Amino acid sequence: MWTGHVIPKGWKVLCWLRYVHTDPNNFDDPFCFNPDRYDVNIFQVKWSGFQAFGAGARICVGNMFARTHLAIFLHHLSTGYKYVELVLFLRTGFWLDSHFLSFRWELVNPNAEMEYLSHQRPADGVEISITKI
Ligand code: HEM
Repeated sequence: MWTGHVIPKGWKVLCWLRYVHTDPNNFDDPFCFNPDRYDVNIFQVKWSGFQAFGAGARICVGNMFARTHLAIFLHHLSTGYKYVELVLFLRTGFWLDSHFLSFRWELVNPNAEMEYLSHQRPADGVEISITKI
């Protein structure tokens, strides 16, 4: 028995994580694309309301690794982009010449439709355009 529902012996119970992330009990405007909603420093989101990496003893072991990589990626995407130009001089060998360039990016479709299966995301795949500053 769980919250009034009888669960027959032997049945398997699966948690529908997408619903956890669109539950109005967890978020004020759950169908709005707002990644900041998961920032505990801003919205004090309940841990149970964020299950992208699962929870408990079997929580994703790579979750901090993945978050760190995403944070680094987003930092470089939003503040600049470094590329390494490989210059080949046939007679004298290879030179590695690195430059820092700044780019600006913006959403191609800021009002894109949202998809909700299997996860909440803009339907256009978050298409962005990048222009050199
Ligand atoms: C955005 C990236 C990622 C997402 C959304 C994600 C999500 C998940 C989820 C939902 C689970 C199941 C947790 C549960 O059963 O409660 C899981 C398990 C797992 N993840 Fe990830 N993951 C990500 C990246 C990674 C990375 C980068 C690694 C390794 C470097 C990794 C390694 C694992 C492993 C080994 C498990 C199984 C843990 C266990 O069963 O004890 N994941 N992940």
